[in-house]
Amino acid sequence: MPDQGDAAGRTDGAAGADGARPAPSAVPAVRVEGLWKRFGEQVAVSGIDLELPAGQFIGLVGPNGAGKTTTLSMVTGLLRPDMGRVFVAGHDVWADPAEVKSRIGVLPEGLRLFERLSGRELLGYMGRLRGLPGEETDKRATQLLDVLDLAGSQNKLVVDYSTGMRKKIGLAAALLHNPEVLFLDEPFEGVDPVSAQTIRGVLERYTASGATVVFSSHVMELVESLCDWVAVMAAGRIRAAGPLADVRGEAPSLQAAFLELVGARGRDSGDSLEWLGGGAAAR
Ligand SMILES: Nc1ncnc2c1ncn2[C@@H]1O[C@H](COP(=O)(O)OP(=O)(O)OP(=O)(O)O)[C@@H](O)[C@H]1O
Repeated sequence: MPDQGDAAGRTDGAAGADGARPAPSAVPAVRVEGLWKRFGEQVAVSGIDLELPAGQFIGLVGPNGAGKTTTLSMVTGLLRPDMGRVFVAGHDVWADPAEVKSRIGVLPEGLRLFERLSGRELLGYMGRLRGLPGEETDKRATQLLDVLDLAGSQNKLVVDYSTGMRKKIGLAAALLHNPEVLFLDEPFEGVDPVSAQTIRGVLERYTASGATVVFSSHVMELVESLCDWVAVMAAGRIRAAGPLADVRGEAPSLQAAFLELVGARGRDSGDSLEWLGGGAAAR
């Protein structure tokens, strides 16, 4: 299949003079066709098709082992699919990886960082890797460190950062080149509420400029409060995908709709944990 066109048409920079959100691009941020991944006997991703619209805050949700990380890894060029194709902003990820990688930012699960660099040095290094002029990198790094409340720790080695600080410096590194699409695997895991609020503010500002955020999470309340668009995965398949209100349907909350979709409603331990209770008599 030919490339689907050029960049996702994001007006680089902020919203228009009237403050309105830029019109989303007609080219989807992500298009996945017949994507498969198997690890030995385990089918992790079972031939999924998915189209994620540009300019939206998109949540990818699913129970443990649903295939979210595997899918995001294949979409971002970190893991080769067994079958299927992925397009990001109209470009084939596996046929044209350099083009795609210049347009995306990724905060992967189990983020590996250059531990012996300070936060500031890490951003300087990422800026050079991304081909940004030194002055521009410095300017952006200063602003990101400031907004993410890392300015006071910018000269500390990354190895000495806490979990939440690592997420934040990883996010800064993923945003430095102002990507069109940002992929975040569990960005709020291990992050305190104050830092979560900070990250949230940065991401909201970023999507308001027409960019796309795709993030995976288990925290339904968070997805419900942040996302315009949701895809629900279970057992390697997409169970539902669409605008948040459509996926929620008649259910009172996204959590309720999710439990219904993944078939987990009312699951309890039955008689199997009869010994559990903390009472001395049961010991
Ligand atoms: N490298 C691997 N080798 C073997 N099996 C794998 C590997 N990576 C993932 N799997 C399996 O593939 C399935 C999907 O895993 P994946 O990590 O994509 O799920 P997930 O939805 O991200 O789960 P979680 O929410 O728990 O992080 C699981 O059954 C997992 O055990």
